[in-house]
Amino acid sequence: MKALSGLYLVTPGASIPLATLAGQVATAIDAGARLVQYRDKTASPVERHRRVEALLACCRRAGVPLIVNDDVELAAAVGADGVHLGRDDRDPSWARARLGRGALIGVSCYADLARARAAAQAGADYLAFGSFFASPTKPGAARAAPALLGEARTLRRPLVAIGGITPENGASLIAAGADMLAVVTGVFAAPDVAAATRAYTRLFPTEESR
Ligand SMILES: Cc1ncc(COP(=O)(O)OP(=O)(O)O)c(N)n1
Ligand SMILES: Cc1ncsc1CCOP(=O)(O)O
Ligand SMILES: [Mg+2]
Repeated sequence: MKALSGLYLVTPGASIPLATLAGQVATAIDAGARLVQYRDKTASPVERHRRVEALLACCRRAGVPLIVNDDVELAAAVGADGVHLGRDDRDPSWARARLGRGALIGVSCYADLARARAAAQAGADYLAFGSFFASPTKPGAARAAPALLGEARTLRRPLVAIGGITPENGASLIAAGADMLAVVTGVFAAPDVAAATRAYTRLFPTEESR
C-alpha cells in the first residue's frame, strides 16, 4: 500500500443518489485523492452493502484503498481495504483479528493523546484527530488544537486531521504535522469536485520537495 499522505475523502450521507456519489468519488480520485472512507449513518444495511460495493469497484479501478466507517462486518463482507473506528465502535485489536494483517485500520483519537497511544499499541495504522474547525457534517464534534498533531508525531503513525477543513485552513494542519486531511463538505459540496480536490492536493509537499 502507498504511503498514507494526501487528501482523504470521507463520503457524505445517503441522500445523494449512488450514481452521483460514485461519480464524485471517481472525479476526486482522478484529481488526486489518496484514500476513501465510506461513512453512512442513515442507509439500510442492504443499501449500505450496495453502496460500498459500488464505491469499492470504483476505488479498485483507480488503485485507491476504500475503508468502511464503523462497521467491521460490512468491511469483511465486501472485502474492503479496512475500517475506521471511533469510541462507539469495535476496538482495533478485535478488528485486526477479524480483518487480518493486511487491513488498514484507522482510529479516531479526538483530542486525546492517551487514546492515540493506546490505539497505536493496539495496531492502528493511522491516528485521526479532530475536529479542528467547525464541521458542517458533525457540528457537535469536540474540538482539537493543531499543536496536538506535533505532540502525536512521537507515536510514529501517520496522522489524519478532520473537521471543517478547507483549502484555506488545511495548510496550517499539514504544517502542524498532519499527513492526511480528511474532508467531506469541502469536496462533496463543491460546485466543481475536481477543482476542489486539486485545491487540497496542492497543499501537500510533492515527493521531490519532501
Ligand atoms: C478519518 C476520520 N476521522 C474521524 C472520524 C470520526 O469517527 P467517529 O468518532 O467514530 O465518528 P463517526 O464518523 O462514526 O460519526 C472518521 N469517521 N474518520
Ligand atoms: C466524521 C467527523 N468527525 C469529526 S469531524 C467529522 C466530519 C468532517 O466533515 P467536514 O469535512 O464536512 O467537516
Ligand atoms: Mg464511528
